[in-house]
Amino acid sequence: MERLDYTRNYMEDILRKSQEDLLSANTKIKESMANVEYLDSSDSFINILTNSRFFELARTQKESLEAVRQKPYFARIHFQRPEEAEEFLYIGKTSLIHSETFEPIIVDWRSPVANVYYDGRLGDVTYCVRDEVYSGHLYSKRQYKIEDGTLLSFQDIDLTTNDELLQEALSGKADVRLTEIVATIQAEQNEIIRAHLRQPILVQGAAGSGKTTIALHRISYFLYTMGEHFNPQQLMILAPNKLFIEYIGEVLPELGVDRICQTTYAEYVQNATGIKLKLQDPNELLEQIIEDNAPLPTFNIPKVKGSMEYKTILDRYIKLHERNLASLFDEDVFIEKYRIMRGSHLKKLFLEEFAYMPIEKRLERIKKVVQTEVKRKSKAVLDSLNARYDEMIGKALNGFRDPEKRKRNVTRFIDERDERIPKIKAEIKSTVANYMRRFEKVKIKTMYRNLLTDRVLLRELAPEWSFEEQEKFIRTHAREKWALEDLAAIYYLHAQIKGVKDEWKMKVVFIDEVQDYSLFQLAALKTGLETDMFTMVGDLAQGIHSYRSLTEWDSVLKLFPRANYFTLQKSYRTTIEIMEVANKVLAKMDENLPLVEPVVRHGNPPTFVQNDEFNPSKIREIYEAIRKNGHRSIALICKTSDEAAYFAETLIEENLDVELLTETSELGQSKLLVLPSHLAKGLEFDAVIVAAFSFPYNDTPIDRKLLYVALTRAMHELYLVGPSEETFLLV
Ligand SMILES: Nc1ncnc2c1ncn2[C@@H]1O[C@H](COP(=O)(O)OP(=O)(O)OP(=O)(O)O)[C@@H](O)[C@H]1O
Repeated sequence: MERLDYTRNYMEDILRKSQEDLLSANTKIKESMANVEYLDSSDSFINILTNSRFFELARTQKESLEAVRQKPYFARIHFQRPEEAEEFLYIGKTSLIHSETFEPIIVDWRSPVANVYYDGRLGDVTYCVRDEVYSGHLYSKRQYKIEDGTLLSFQDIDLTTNDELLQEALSGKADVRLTEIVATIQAEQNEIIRAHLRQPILVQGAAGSGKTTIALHRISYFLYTMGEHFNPQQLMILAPNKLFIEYIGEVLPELGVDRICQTTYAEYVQNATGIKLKLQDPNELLEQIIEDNAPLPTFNIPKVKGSMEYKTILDRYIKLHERNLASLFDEDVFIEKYRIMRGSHLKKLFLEEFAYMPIEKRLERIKKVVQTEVKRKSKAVLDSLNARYDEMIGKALNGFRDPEKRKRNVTRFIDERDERIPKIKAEIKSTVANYMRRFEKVKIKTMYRNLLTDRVLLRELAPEWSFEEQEKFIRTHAREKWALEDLAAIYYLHAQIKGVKDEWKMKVVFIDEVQDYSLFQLAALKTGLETDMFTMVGDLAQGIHSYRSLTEWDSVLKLFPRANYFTLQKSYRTTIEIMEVANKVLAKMDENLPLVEPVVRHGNPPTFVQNDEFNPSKIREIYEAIRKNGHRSIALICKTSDEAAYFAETLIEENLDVELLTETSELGQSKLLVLPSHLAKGLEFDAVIVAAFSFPYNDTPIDRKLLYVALTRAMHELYLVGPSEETFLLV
């Protein structure tokens, strides 16, 4: 308690001081502003800059301290570095150093030494600072429970004690959004958060193992460690949909991170290419597949368009375009009859020296080369012509006795010169433009549309496809239907032909639910961004879009040869009882994934409620019972959007406070949320009711996954409502 008081008092002092600093910086800025108007002095301008920087710094420090003033730290380590005195380090969400003694009052959880707290062991330990290994001895780890500035309890932990703080965190109620977990990060999660930052990582993690949470903590850790080299705007999180972005929205600021680009693949591609497309809802296709319940065709277009074979076809297309452009270099660059550059030289630049650049960037560079050469050589041309005319005029002046003849000749040369030189000068001005005009810029959308609609072109580019396959491919795009799987192709063509603009050239990418991506989507992104710094987390067991997306990780690891691969088997979300049911479904899947181990936490066994048809008053009864147990975030998850819409409508008639969730909904807590399983992916709720009537879950790959997703959304309570247990693949 003493330590807490000491820390809090010091923080209050600092906060008071920074408030004063802020006020004074603000006053100074105002004064300088006033001076600028009167004096226009650069001194005032510099004053503004200095003060506003100071203002920014003071404000950031103030904000981060204010955010933690009620809970400055959550743990303490008793630590000793070799040849140094033992010390107690208090770990919190921000760091605070005594301004006079330089004593670390709070150590940031992301700092190198804090790693020993998460790493699991007591005794001799090591930690890394910028790739250098340091050692020390860890005597003890202590966790604190502090609320509203008061110390409630503390506990020393080692490997054998049960992590009470974790237990408590897990038994808490689901806020409708994700929260930070800095106090209870587990060793296997810590390893991923702090895994080599300059290398890609791929995580196969069970449902509820903390993949999303870890990805977000890794961003925070990344910016803390590499912030000097990276602007947060160069980081991008790719999420499956808008609802998910809203769901994770508040964690990043809590973790001290903001201004980072959070988007979906579709939105990113459209922004980065400037091509707006009316996209078919990708879930429509999923729903159709679920409803049809028929096996997928072998030449399945979404899968084809997500494959690396499709990339090969596009590569041929780009090569064809490149060849067509290259043939235009057959002409040389002339000014009048003077050859300035050989086309063959430019062609070599285009096809070889500049081959590492996107095609239109190469042309821009070549234009510059031609410009420089025209500038240089045109002067020589004019100088030599002028000299020749001077010589000819001189000769004419001296060469003829007859004054008439002399006059005629001199005039002829002068006239010729006066006509020819300005013409050449005019030509010089337009030489570059005239030469470059032949290289027309392409419209990527048009170019790609040609591939989708032009049979002759397709036969040339995809000779390995049978006639029927080619026809099917062309038929799919009838009536300008753009699909999600066209985006990778468009982005890839854009990247290879025009190049991605700097503002969209993210340096670091975090992808959640990566199993829903196709290999080509990832490959296109990697090519366009020219980086492999990807953090990818996903779960094959939840791959409900596998008709068009990844079904294994080997190909991803081949695409990212430098990647470190991790697996997470423990689930922190669900109780043992709920996980048992979900594991039954997992065991039926073809992927051969190991069963999920729940962290030891018990709850009520899931309840099966037999109803022959959807009975809204039964749902009300269950809903009210759940609320009585103190749970607030409650979802009714269905297999399809149609059924969700029907249930929601029926429940509204029953006067139940219901919200039918769509991609653009805002997450509220006070209503019963009704949503289809594919939209629930990534989210979690205190309690879940899975209901299925018109659309029972069949024993097919896709249905097993949809059901597994639905079951694993529940933290504490699970109800299954339907005609029989078979509806939920439980017998
Ligand atoms: N170390 C931890 N301490 C406390 N809570 C944790 C920890 N790890 C995970 N959790 C909690 O477990 C839940 C699941 O985490 P998260 O949603 O990140 O998992 P996920 O692997 O992305 O799940 P899914 O694949 O099902 O979407 C969250 O409520 C998260 O706060």
